[in-house]
Amino acid sequence: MSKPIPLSRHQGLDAIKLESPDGASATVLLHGGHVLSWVPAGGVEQFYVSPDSAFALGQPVRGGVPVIFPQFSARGPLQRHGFARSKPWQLVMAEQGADDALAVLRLTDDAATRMVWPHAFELELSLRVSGRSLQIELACENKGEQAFDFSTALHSYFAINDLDEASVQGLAGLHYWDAVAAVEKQQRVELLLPTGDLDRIYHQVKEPLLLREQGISTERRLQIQHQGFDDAVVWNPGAEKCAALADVPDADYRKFLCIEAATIEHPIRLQAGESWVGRQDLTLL
Ligand SMILES: O=P(O)(O)OC[C@H]1O[C@H](O)[C@H](O)[C@@H](O)[C@@H]1O
Repeated sequence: MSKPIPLSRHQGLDAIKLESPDGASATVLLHGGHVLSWVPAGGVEQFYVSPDSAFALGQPVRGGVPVIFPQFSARGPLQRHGFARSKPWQLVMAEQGADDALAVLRLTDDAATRMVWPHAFELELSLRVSGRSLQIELACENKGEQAFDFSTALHSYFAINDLDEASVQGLAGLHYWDAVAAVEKQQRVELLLPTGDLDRIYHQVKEPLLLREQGISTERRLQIQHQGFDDAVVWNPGAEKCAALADVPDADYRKFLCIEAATIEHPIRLQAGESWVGRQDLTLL
C-alpha cells in the first residue's frame, strides 16, 4: 500500500521529505528540483549543504545536488550552469511504498526560459530512496519542432569528514579535461587523492566510482554509478577559490567533494519528440 507524502517546508521553501519504511530518507526542494539531503538506513547525512547558502527563489542552493541544465559552467551564453537549478519545479507525485519512497518533479519551458533558450522541453527528475541507496534519474524530452543540444549534470556535493581522508577509485586510465591547468590529461593511478583546487571532467566514465573515506573515526565506501551520462566531474575549490565563494565558509572546502554525473564534452542532441534519460545511483556499502 502506498501513502502520498504531503508537501512540507525546508528553510522557508516548499520541500518533499521522502521517508522509506526502512528508515532511509531524502529531501528535495521544488526550488531547482534540488536534492538537499540523503540519509541511508542506519547511516548519516551523505550530502554537504553550505551553512551560508541562500535559500531564495531565483538563486541556486550551495550543496546537495543542483540540476545543471541546459549548459554546464560558463560553456555557453547562458547563466552559469544554466537555469534549471534556479527555477521552481512542479511536484508530479510523492509517495511512500512498502520498501521505498519516491518522488517525481517536472520542469517545462516558460516565457523566461524561451527568452534565453528558445526551445520547448520537459525535464523530469525522479528520486527513489530505499535502504542504503538513492537513485536520481533525470529525463529530458524535446517537446518542440526543432532539434536542440544540451549539457547537463547532477552536481552532487558529498559531505566528507576531511579532504585528507577522502579518495576516489575507478578513474584509472580515463582521459580528463583539467580545468585548472586548462589541459587534457590521462589519469594514470587508480586512487585519486583529492587536494584543494581540483576541477576535472573525466570522459567516458563507464564503471562505478567509489568515494572512500578513511580516518581515525571514519570508514566509508560510497558507490557512485552513472547511466546515460558520459562524463564525471570531480571538483573541490581548495582554500583560495573557496574563500572567494560568498556562500561557503572559508574552511569548508575540506568538508565536501563534488562528484558529478555529467554530459559535457559531447552535448546531447534531441530531435523533435526525442527523449534522453540519465541516472546516478548512490549506494552506501
Ligand atoms: O559556483 P558554481 O556556479 O555553482 O560552480 C561550481 C563548480 O561547478 C563545477 O564543478 C565546475 O567544474 C567548477 O568549475 C565550478 O566552480
